[in-house]
Amino acid sequence: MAERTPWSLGAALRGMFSKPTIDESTWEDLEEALIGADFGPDITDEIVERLRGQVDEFRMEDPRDLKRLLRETIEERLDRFDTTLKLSDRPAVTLVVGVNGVGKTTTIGKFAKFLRQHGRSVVVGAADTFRAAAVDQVTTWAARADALIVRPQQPGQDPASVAYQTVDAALRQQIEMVIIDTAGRLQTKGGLMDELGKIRRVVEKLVPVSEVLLVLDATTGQNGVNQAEAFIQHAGVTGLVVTKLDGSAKGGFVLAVQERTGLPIKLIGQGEGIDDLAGFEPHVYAQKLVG
Ligand SMILES: Nc1nc2c(ncn2[C@@H]2O[C@H](COP(=O)(O)OP(=O)(O)OP(=O)(O)O)[C@@H](O)[C@H]2O)c(=O)[nH]1
Repeated sequence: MAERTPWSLGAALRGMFSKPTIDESTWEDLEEALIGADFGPDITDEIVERLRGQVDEFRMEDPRDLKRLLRETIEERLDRFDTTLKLSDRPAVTLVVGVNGVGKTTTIGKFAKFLRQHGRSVVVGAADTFRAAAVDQVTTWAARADALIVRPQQPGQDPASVAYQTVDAALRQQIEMVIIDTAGRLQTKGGLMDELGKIRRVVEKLVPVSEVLLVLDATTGQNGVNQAEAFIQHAGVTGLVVTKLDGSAKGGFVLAVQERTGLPIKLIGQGEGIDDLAGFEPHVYAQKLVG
């Protein structure tokens, strides 16, 4: 897995753990590694301060003990959020939202496959009717995932009506999971949020919406969160999907984004392939991050 985890702190921490004992430079190295990994200044300060306190209190000298403490601290902070997907409704409707290019369509394909592999029937609604190419892309991904697709009946059809038809098809055919693609354009924030609000209202005439997943690109790190602020404030987001971790050295982004938004990470994307999606497990993540 090493080649799949460029976000691991392994390389950044190597110097620090090669020294026989903890000294002042250890703290500088740790701070630099955490900032470099996009934990952000506040979390970095808090972690360094806490670990310093523990090292003093327990008179630790071995950097390997510090590594263990670092892993435990990160895991404990990641664990404060409930990262499980809530998909017990039938059908369980998931709206996928986010700005352009973050990996929404790819995530929908991977998520559909993930659910299919767990034996669930899946229908995808191509409600990003703004771009014809978007409908074709999501259709291709649905086919790869062995999921059904509901496409607009004419170009530019109201996204809410596509969403409605998708949920209606799921009810009639007893399909367990509905995943709805939405447009990511941000030119008119008000318009976008109105559109998402309408999709939700229309779907909820039939069944509740189980999850609203906001997709964020790890390579843009915390800057990307600013772009997504409108979704966080207005779209009723229930969880985050962090994509492109495979191309990112910003493993700390995952903790920073959970704490900054107050929203749990529910899935992580680590590649362009259909199987490159995983549920988010704090213990596993902290282990891979710190080593
Ligand atoms: N390396 C890597 N690339 C990814 C991942 N997820 C998506 N991508 C790539 O990111 C690019 C954009 O992905 P899309 O799924 O089209 O993004 P989108 O948000 O649907 O984009 P729009 O439809 O334009 O809004 C594509 O080249 C994907 O292959 C990932 O986890 N890792």
